[in-house]
Amino acid sequence: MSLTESSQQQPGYIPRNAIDHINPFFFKDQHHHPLPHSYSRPHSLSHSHSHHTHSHSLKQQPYPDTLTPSSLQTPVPRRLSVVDATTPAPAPSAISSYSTPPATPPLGSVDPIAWCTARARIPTPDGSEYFLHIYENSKDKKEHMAFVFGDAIRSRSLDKVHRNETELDRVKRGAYSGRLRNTVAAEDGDLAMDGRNSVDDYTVAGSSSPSSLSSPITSVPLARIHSECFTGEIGHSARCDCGEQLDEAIRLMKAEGSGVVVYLRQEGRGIGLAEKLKAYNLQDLGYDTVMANLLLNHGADERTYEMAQAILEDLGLDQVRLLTNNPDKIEQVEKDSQIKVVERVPMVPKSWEAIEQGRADEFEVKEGAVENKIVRGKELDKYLKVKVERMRHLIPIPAMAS
Ligand SMILES: Nc1nc2c(ncn2[C@@H]2O[C@H](COP(=O)(O)OP(=O)(O)OP(=O)(O)O)[C@@H](O)[C@H]2O)c(=O)[nH]1
Repeated sequence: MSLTESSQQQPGYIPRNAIDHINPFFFKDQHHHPLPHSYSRPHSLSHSHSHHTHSHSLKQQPYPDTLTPSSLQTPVPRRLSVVDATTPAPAPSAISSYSTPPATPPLGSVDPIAWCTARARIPTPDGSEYFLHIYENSKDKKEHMAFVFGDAIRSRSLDKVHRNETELDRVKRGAYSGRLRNTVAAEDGDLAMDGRNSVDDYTVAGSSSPSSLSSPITSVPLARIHSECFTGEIGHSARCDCGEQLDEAIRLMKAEGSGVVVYLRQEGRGIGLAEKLKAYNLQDLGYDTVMANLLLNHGADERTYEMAQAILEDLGLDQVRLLTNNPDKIEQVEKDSQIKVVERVPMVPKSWEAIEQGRADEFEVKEGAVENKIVRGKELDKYLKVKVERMRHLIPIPAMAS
């Protein structure tokens, strides 16, 4: 049985990008919905799975009053960023190798590639360290990232030697293995920037065989594909456990001495921070996370994972142990790719884990408080329950939280 099969038939499950199933303003088939008989739905209002017709048709057609529950606001038109059927699909990229940084990124490529532009060591307070990798890509202008733990996992595109670059150029990009030594002359403050004083301490990618810089990957590494959440990671929000999850993934990878967090800039399940804040206002009115997205004319989850595929491929990982509760993420990462999720490693919310283990009373984080990114509270419980009940997330709901 696949890792995701067990959750397919869950009652109340909402498919990703679902709009038809819940949103009272979109009807796939009028015979199955309570449309008033007097209202003959114009073709332009009918919903198609392709999402192609919304942006224009909705602007032109006012909603009949009978379709608008008095408690809801008039929905805004679907964002124009949604692909329009009249726009020709971009031609496939001519670039065949992801390890060749193109001079001008072919934005909009259907099969995106990603290449690492810089990497640097990030020491952490407990004395461990990881290498942060910054990626550019052929699909968007966002800086997606990878936190890489251990020396065995290397970026092929980073290690590739660029034409006319010097050893120092490669050191600046982070295309070395080992550790850089401080070569600044202490007495006069001059930078010894030619690298000659420090060749004993690192090896620069200088051959056409960058894999020679890394030790072989001996076991299937942990991977976390994490979507940006400003509020949960930076803003101390107790509405979600995103910060806690990021910390836990990093903790586990430090403990194993190996792993990758692919950090995707798809805030708010892909709808962006401003739209997520609007969704929070709707949640404060009582709508759940899925319904709030739908009422803003977004999909329940607008994230995509081709960028994660491209980054994992660049890092030479075709097998991972994925830290997730989300079966959709597993399906999307494996889809049309060589990448295989050989194991799903659950991410049990700390507060729910404490309840399950009978430690809830010892769990000293105050209601709604965040401490070391451990979150607890009614708002979090509600958010997590919706993920389980409507988005197929594979975590048991503890009795106390139900
Ligand atoms: N639209 C919306 N996005 C949210 C909300 N809460 C968190 N997010 C975003 O959801 C993303 C994290 O997704 P989650 O559903 O928590 O987790 P997941 O990545 O699908 O699944 P796991 O791998 O199990 O963590 C981040 O981009 C957050 O910004 C919310 O209430 N509304």
